[in-house]
Amino acid sequence: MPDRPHTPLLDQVTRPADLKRFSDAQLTQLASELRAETVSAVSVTGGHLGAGLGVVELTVALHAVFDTPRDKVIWDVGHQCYPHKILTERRDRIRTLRAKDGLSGFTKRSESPYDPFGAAHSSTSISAALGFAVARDLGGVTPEGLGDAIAVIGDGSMSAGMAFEAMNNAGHLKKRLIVILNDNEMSIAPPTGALSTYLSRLYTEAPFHELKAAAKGAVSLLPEPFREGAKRAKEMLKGMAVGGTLFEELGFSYIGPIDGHDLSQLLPVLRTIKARATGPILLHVLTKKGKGYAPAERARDRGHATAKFDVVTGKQHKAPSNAPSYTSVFGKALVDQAARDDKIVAVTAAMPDGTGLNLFAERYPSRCFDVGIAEQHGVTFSAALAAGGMKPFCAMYSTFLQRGYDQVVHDVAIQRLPVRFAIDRAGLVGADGATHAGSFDIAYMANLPGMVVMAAADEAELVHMVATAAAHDDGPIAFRYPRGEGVGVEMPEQGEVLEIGKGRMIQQGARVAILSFGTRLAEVQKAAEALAAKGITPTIADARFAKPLDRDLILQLAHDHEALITIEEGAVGGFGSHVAQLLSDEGVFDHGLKFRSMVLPDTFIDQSSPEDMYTTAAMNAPQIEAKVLEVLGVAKIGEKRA
Ligand SMILES: Cc1ncc(C[n+]2csc(CCOP(=O)(O)OP(=O)(O)O)c2C)c(N)n1
Ligand SMILES: CC(=O)[C@@H](O)[C@H](O)COP(=O)(O)O
Ligand SMILES: [Mg+2]
Repeated sequence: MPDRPHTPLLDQVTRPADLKRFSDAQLTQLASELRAETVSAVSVTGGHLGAGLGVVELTVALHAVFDTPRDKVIWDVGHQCYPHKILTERRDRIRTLRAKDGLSGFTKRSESPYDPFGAAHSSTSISAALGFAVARDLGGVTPEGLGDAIAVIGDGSMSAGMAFEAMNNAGHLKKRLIVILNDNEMSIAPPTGALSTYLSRLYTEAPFHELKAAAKGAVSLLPEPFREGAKRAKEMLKGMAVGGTLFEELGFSYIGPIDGHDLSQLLPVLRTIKARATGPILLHVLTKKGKGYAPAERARDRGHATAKFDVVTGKQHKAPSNAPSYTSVFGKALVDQAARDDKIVAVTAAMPDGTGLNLFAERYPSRCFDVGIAEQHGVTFSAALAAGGMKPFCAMYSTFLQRGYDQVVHDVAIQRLPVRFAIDRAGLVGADGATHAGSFDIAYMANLPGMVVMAAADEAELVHMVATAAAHDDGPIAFRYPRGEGVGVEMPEQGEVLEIGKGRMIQQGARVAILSFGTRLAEVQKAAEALAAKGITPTIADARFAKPLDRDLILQLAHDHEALITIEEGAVGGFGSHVAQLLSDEGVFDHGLKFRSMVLPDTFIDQSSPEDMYTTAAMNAPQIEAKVLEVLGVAKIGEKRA
């Protein structure tokens, strides 16, 4: 008899309810199909691969056991949620991940009721799950109902203070709440810190636990089959650390560690938790980042993030680069400064590669500190390093520095401590979308008394700004630069110390001046070429500093032109607002200056290519050109003036 064609189980799944029909053996089969589908999808979209592969079985088990979307599964960070998206009515769009108008690479409330809480920054899931649990118990109403609240948080994300603030609160409130600690012994880089060591100890010591009285507490939580079969129960329990864990001291029942790739462990344990849990429970699962896809398992970052790739070879399709990335320029420039000054130290919050500090760490391991996902601590730690006579470079993405803002104000700025903030991923970042946009740092740094704020217009300028920051001991200083490659300018042999608060002229023109802060300068120059063809030659200047402003330069530009336009890759309240304040204070508007400030619009811009996002933001060359024509009252060819 010919074999009946095999219909993949995944093809029979549109929503999690479909999983309820499957036997445990079929769920194992489904997991393997889900893994293959995840790899296939990411091979065409690029994105976060390793974390999702590590939670394939957990995703299947959670959706098979719990009743989402009534039960709220909250994925911390959300970068591991692609398998979850495939099972929750989004498989048909999974190959649009991270693209314009496509699925988000993270969980997003507006995208699906199966994403009860949006994320992308880490360590929020336990607070969110606790909020749902309390809302449930107080009679809160949502369209899908309110059932169990389940936070799935990685070992890296667990290191953040916020996770422990939530654990502390949850242990006190004693609500039924499930926290799943997904321990793969990886952050983006290998995790650092004492908590990571503690977690490793929990499971390296666990096999030595005997099935004794200590196991009693957990037995009531164990699945029936285990209680029935003494042998299996013993096997299960001897791998569990019961009693005395940090989590239990915080008021949680601790179960684990269990093998997060073994559905014969995950399913019964989750079923029992669902049937019997009363208060807060922490289930510790051990997984492997990149599991089941050899190129990811082999990669240094376990396939954390990838470009599009060939599934068979694992080879990534990366566009050749024409210029070094800003990140690597920063990393090298800092190493260069550090060679001349042994007081220079560097701090990263779990992003050594992303910030370029990996170069620094290789060269000066004892002067580089990866504090884990702990931006608040990283900033205050830097402040005290400065107070102790060191020269700290606190290198963080603009979006993540938001976490440490009170520390920037309270610990750094008020005390006028010379922390050097290297703010990477400034401006719109592309596929990671609105959660990762570095839109606010100009505003939130430049409004602080005593803070110097610079933006690099190109990669050579960045080298000068690193040198300037290294030399600046008189209070805090920040410099920002975008994700991606520089513009390909000639690089200086070494950085020059810039005069604080002085900009530079790029081109002398007439009628209109464009004052750029940051890397829009290249677009301004393109716009100027197009304007030249129309007989308009704008003056162009690079402000370099949003704080202190170059008053002389700005007042001169205002005096010499009928119109002044500022442009920056930041939200309202930043550079342009400071310039407007100066012009207003100086009475310049009273004399009829036409002023425009080009800033990011007052919306959160969804993922796309950075270029497209800047088109949405109306900040590319054609829009700059249009702004010049508008302010000068010149209609574009083919357009009638209103
Ligand atoms: C506040 C914050 N800082 C930094 C990051 C960048 N980041 C994204 S995922 C990640 C690692 C998370 O590790 P873990 O929670 O263990 O998840 P895994 O990737 O290992 O599954 C980091 C540092 C972030 N998203 N949010
Ligand atoms: C998930 C997360 O927060 C980071 O991994 C983020 O995707 C950063 O990406 P880049 O480092 O490529 O900018
Ligand atoms: Mg991890």
